[in-house]
Amino acid sequence: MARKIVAGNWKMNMLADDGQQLIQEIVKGAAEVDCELIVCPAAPFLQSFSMLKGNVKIGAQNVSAFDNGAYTGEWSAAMLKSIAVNYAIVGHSERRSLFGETDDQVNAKVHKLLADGIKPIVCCGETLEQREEKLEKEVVKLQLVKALDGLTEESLENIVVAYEPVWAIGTGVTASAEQAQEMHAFIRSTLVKLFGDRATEIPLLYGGSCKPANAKELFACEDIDGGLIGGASLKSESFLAIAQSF
Ligand SMILES: O=C[C@H](O)COP(=O)(O)O
Repeated sequence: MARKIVAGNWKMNMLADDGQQLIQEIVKGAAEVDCELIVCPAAPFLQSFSMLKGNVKIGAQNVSAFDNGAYTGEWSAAMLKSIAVNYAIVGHSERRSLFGETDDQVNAKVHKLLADGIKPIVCCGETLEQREEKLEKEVVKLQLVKALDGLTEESLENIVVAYEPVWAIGTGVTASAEQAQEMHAFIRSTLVKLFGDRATEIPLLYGGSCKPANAKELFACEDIDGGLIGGASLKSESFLAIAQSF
């Protein structure tokens, strides 16, 4: 069985003081929750947060596909490792649509992270147009096959997958529990076909307008192991309430 996780993706929000206060509130509240908590602040705050984190894990929102050298504005998996970052999000739909991140780059990032002992949170999800054309499963399967290409069975325990339908991100429109469960079950079976039974231990997170009001119903679904939370992770009350929804 996969472990339960609630991860907060702060995206490009919070300044130093507000962020410090929020992480401290989350660290304090972590004792009351029965799942792993991950906070993914913007890159400038990773190091200071990683010193404050207590039981909370820290994740980056991105990583370079390269090792080191002349890549202005990038940071490597080794750099994240050197400041004790535990996770990194890769393939988020905002990176794909706004910054042109490709499946090949996502795959390269996954391998770099694993080589440095950092756990990738691999995002997948279809657009509204793709869902309307009933292509959601095909799209998500292709994203996963490409993102996870070349992975060994041993590395599976260090992978997290997040299903984030693009039409539900930041829109207030959540996938219904039935829609989310159907896609999570499909993702689970795809991963098992690719990697065998050990893939059942990969945590599958739902992301897209997840909030305290709908987290319980989503997390009660058989194949939903937690959430990747955007907007509702910017307040400790809502983030911790979601984490208490198992
Ligand atoms: O990474 C998080 C997702 O993009 C979900 O964002 P949201 O909760 O604001 O819809």
